[in-house]
Parts: sequence; structure tokens; C-alpha cells
Amino acid sequence: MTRLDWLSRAAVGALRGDVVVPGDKSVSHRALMFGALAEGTSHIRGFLEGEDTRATAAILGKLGVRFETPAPGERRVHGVGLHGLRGTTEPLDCGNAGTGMRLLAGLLAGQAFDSTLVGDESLSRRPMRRVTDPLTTMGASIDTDDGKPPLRIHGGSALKGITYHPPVASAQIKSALLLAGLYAEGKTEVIEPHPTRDYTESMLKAFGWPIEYSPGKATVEGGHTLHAVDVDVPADISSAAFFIVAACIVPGSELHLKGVGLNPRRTGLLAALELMGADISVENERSSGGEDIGDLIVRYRRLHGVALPLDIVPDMIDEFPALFVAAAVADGLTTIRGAAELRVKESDRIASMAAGLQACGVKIDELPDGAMIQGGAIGGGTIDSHGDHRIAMSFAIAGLVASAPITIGDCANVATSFPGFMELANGVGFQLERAG
Ligand SMILES: O=C(O)C1=C[C@@H](OP(=O)(O)O)[C@@H](O)[C@H](O)C1
Ligand SMILES: C=C(OP(=O)(O)O)C(=O)O
Repeated sequence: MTRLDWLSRAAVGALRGDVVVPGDKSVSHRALMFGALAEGTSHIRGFLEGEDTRATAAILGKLGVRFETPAPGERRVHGVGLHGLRGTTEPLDCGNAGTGMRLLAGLLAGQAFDSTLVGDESLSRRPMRRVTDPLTTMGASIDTDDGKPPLRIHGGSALKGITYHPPVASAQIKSALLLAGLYAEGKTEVIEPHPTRDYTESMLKAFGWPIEYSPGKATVEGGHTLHAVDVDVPADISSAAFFIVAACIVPGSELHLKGVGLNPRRTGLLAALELMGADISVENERSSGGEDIGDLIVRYRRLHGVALPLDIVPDMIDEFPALFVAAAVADGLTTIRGAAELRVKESDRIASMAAGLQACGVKIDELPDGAMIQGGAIGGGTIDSHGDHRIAMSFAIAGLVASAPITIGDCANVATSFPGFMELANGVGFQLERAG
């Protein structure tokens, strides 16, 4: 991949306009997987045309699933049924996507054939024992390189349901087990330390698989059938996050974010910003495909620092890089704890944000599970995104209020989750350009 750097300059005036961000990444991955395993044809609308979700589609394609693309952001998935995938000796490349790899590990553990999941440099550093250990307890046979990708999954294992208490709150762990549970004898039950996004559960239900679930607990049993349904993917609140924070910090701004997914396990950023004094309202709240969605109206208001409550951390896990920027601009100190999971994302997001903010003159102390950020002002500087899409976009919003331009290194991976970010951002008043 050719290296792409960005330059983000201060906004000339307020940010204004309507923004429709791309479809939800978590929902798009799952819609492809369940559509593939269903009987019949599922139509996905609002599909995220990002590199992560396209990697999942390409893998399912190699396993014999046929897709049609009636228009960008749409997929017709010709399901092959629970036992209809066919194996390939080719490595299956998940690219940058932890979600793709961990969920597919569960799905592939139940197949009759062998498969190998590989990923890019960043994904190859991420911990996989969190899924391979419990899958092995279920009877799967998976080899790794010291708990890291590639994952060599040996097919033909007879899986047995287990009750599992994941040590960390992770929808990816839960989902990997539930997917394997479709192929297992007996009940597979996951009891979480804190409830996480429940898209796997709600989609299983929508595809007609019997499932019992309540926040923090989900149980499936093997031996049923998935039936094709149409899936409407909401706009991704994790992508909306950059515009939400941008409108909060650029004086005079007002942005309207349309049709954003408001699953209660995803709205922690809104709660955090409200605690910091933000002016955010929700209009046109409605339900779409079983998910809560709404339009967010975000107006500038000076923010103040907070001690972030621990219980909202899992509900905003991907939004922390953007929140770090809000904290750097807010009056006073913001303390973030309980977020050690940030260290095992596409980059170590605590270290990446701390190094980048320090380079821009912000006083920030790293903690093992968070950070203490002294807000006030952001200066210019040159930062490294470490190839992490969310770090790159976070410094794009930091540049809007920085006293000098911010050069952001290694931004190509923004295409994994948010193709078209630069154009959309510049359309509402960002001053973002390619550097060099
Ligand atoms: O299940 C999912 O779709 C996701 C779960 C979260 O990861 P963890 O399960 O590791 O918390 C999140 O960070 C990721 O972007 C998407
Ligand atoms: C952590 C993320 O995704 P994944 O785990 O799928 O790579 C993310 O998108 O911020």
C-alpha cells in the first residue's frame, strides 16, 4: 500500500451541514456472514463499502458464496445454508479487521474443511487466544503463532456447547462463540462481564435462529436453520463520532448527522460528551431493521473535563481516540480508566493518542488502562497514526482547532472503516488535504 499522509488545518469558520456517514461496520460484517449461512437470498442495504467488510465478503466468496452488488452500498447474498460452504487451500485474508478474523474463526471452527485466516501487519499483532482458547474448549482445533495470526483452523471437529465467561467485555469473543455454537451439540452460553453490542444476537433472531438473550447473556443451541432476510444497516456511530466531536469543539458549529445507529451499547460517546457539557440532541428517533436509529443535532458548546464513569467504557470503546481530542480541548482535566482494551486495537490507541497529543503540545499522562488529559488548547505538529484509521481521523479533527496545522502520517487505513471521509469532512468545513 502506498503511504498516505494528511495535513489538517484549522477551520476557517463554523462547521455546518447535514452528514450521512457510511453504514455500520459491525452490522455489515455480520449481515454478510449470516446471509452467507442462510437458506435463500438476503438483500443488504447501507452496507459499508470499507476494506474491512469487503475483506469479509471476499473470504465468503472464496468459500463459495455468491454476491451481487446491485448498487454501491448494497449486496445481494445468495446463502448456501449452514453446511453449504466449501473449503479452499488459499489463505483467507481478513486485512485489518479484528472483527472479521475473530467472528470467522468461530464460523470456520464448525466446518468440515480446514482453513487459514491471515491479516495485515496490524492484525497479525493482535491477540487471538481470547477466541481460540474458548473455541478449543468447545472442541475446535486451531493453531496460532503464539496466540497471534495466522489462525490455522482444522475442520471436522465435533463441537460441544459450553458456558463461557469472557475475561473482557468483547462482542467479538461473544460472537465467535455464538457462531461456533450454531454448529455445536447442545447449548452455548456466553455471560459477559459487561454487556456489549448485541448485533449477533439480534441478527440471529432476525434470521430465524432460536436464541435467548438479555443484556450480558446469550444462549444458542445447534441444529437449526437460518432463513434469508433483508438487512438495513444504520449509519455507523463510530464514524459519526468524528463529526460529533468536531461540531462540539469548533466554535459556532452545527452538524446534523442523519440515520445514525443508536444501539444502547454504542452510545457511550454521547453520554461522555454530555457529561462534558456538550449540546447534542436526537431527532426522528425510529426503529430500522430492529435497531434504534435517529438524527443527531450537535452544536458547539465549550466542554469541561470529567472523570469518565467506568461503566460507559465498553459502550464507546472505538470512540476513545475522538474523545481524547475532545478532552484535549476541554477546560480542565479528563481522566479515563478501565480502557486497557484500547491497547490491543489496530494500534495501541492509548500510546498512539498520547504520543500524538504530546507532539501537539497537550499535557497527557498515560495510565495502563487509560490516560489523564489536561485540556485547554492543541498546537500544531507532526504525528504518526500508526496505520490506525481512528487515530488518523481523530487528528484530522484535532487540526480543526489547532494553533498550527497537524501533519498526520500513514492515513491509508481510513478506507477500512470510512471511505470518503476526507470529501465528507471538507464538505462541512474541514481543511483536510493530502500532505506532500
Ligand atoms: O463486535 C464488533 O463488531 C466489534 C467489537 C469491538 O471489539 P471487541 O470485541 O474487541 O471489544 C469493537 O472494538 C470493534 O470495532 C467491533
Ligand atoms: C477495533 C476496531 O475494529 P476491528 O477490531 O474490527 O479491527 C475499530 O474499528 O475501531
